[in-house]
Amino acid sequence: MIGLYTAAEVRAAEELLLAATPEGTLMQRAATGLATVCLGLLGRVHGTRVTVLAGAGNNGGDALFAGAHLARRGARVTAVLLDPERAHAAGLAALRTAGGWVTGPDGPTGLERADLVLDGIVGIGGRGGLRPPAAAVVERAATGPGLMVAVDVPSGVDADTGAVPGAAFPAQHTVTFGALKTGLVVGEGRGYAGRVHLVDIGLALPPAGVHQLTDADVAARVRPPHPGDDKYTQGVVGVVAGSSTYPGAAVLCTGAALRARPGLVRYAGTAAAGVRAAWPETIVTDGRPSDAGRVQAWVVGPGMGTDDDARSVLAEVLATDLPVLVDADALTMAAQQPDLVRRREAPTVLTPHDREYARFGAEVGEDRVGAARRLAADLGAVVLLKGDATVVAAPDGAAYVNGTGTPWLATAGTGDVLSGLTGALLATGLPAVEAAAAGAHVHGRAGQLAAEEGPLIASDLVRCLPATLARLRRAPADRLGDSGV
Ligand SMILES: NC(=O)C1=CN([C@@H]2O[C@H](COP(=O)(O)OP(=O)(O)OC[C@H]3O[C@@H](n4cnc5c(N)ncnc54)[C@H](OP(=O)(O)O)[C@@H]3O)[C@@H](O)[C@H]2O)[C@@H](O)CC1
Ligand SMILES: Nc1ncnc2c1ncn2[C@@H]1O[C@H](COP(=O)(O)OP(=O)(O)O)[C@@H](O)[C@H]1O
Ligand SMILES: [K+]
Repeated sequence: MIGLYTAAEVRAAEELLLAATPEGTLMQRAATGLATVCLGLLGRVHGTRVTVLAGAGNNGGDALFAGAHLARRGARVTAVLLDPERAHAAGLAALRTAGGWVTGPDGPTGLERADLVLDGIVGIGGRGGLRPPAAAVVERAATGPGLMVAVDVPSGVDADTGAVPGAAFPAQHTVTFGALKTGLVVGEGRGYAGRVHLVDIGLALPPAGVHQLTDADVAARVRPPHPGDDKYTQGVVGVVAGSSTYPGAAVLCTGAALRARPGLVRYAGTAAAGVRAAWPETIVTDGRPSDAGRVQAWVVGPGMGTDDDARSVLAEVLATDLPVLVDADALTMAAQQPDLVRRREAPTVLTPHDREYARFGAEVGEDRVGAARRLAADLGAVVLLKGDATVVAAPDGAAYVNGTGTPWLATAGTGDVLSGLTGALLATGLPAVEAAAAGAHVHGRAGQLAAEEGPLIASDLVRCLPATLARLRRAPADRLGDSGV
């Protein structure tokens, strides 16, 4: 698992190390790592043009020292100081000694001809939206030809939450120091960070409160059957979804459960005929969940409607002592009766997108991990908050940010696939928060695989699930998520 950290956690770890190392050591490690990544990105260095945007803090210091490294290798480096009086003195001296030029935002910045732009305006010390002079220079950099490389955090992105309250540096690469900051992989920040490179500066970090799963983590949780398994021991999933008028959600959800875990899937609901026709492997009833037979976990909600019958079916499922995944229409109904969820003792997983989340009484806002944690704590349930980087949070605050996926997943029915898939993982006995995080990861990978063949539809995801799981099991242990990390 990859740990994701806040600025305060990084600073605390830095303080310990700063006290134990000669002055400037950490910044030298950071700047050397940064320059090494830049050298790799540039390929040929001699004669290339580099513009360093330097703010007045240590982030600017990192960028100036890295600029000095590049200048010593023959790059033509111009440092643009946003606050010349307060620029990092040692970094500036190093840059000058290495032959770099120095100017202000209104001087000859070289941005219009740069091969590479280093953003050292502000790092984990940033507060609020970028101030106007910084925003203006970022805008000019973005319209120029240079490769955009952010130092530690793209300026204007909140390192903790990924919030972008104003202008921000749209990086193609972010070179971050000591630990991955959560804001680089979640919310709007994810879109500004580009590919993330982690430079080890020797920090001893505490256990992280937020994680990202790797392929290997997920493969370890989604095990193939053992020789002693039978169809019941792999986990039996119950699906309550769809309706006679709208069987599609039921077919997708049931198909995903089947393809994720070929043990046994039971279906209960008024789309029984459609499900039977699409998936003859399913044991189907058009009666109530209690007529379906024993299951180890329920998925309830996609396309089931919100009428009185649906309400009573939801209440019946939530009254069981089994893990339940609540999605779509069932979320709408649960938001009106949250105590149905609160009073459960068995695990519950809620899978809202932003509009469904808002039905529980508050908007998601810019801090997606915080939002998922708040609802999870309020309801005593695992919350899987869907988005381009899906967030999963448990009532105790444990959280995951998903690193896989593709915008091609923004198409009708993919959520139904996610709920069937995740319900199947829940039925295998995985802790609910891990089932949810693993479900989001597999769903994203299936989307990526399906998208290789062009625009995907939700049925393609179902079709791709077996190959996705097979690929995950083959993945090398250190293959990371696709947030570029
Ligand atoms: N500690 C270490 O050993 C190591 C730290 N390292 C590096 O230090 C970085 C943290 O450095 P830091 O603490 O100096 O803060 P930093 O990110 O430079 O920001 C402060 C400056 O930004 C300004 N500013 C703030 N908000 C702004 C806004 N919205 N818009 C515009 N400007 C804004 C603020 O202005 P002020 O409020 O002072 O007027 C001040 O000038 C960290 O990210 C990493 O790169 C590495 O070298 C590893 C070792
Ligand atoms: N821009 C995006 N990038 C990546 N994944 C996305 C994006 N938009 C949506 N998704 C994913 O697609 C799925 C959509 O689910 P949902 O909104 O419930 O759709 P539906 O109700 O049509 O099934 C979620 O898993 C979500 O994380
Ligand atoms: K920066």
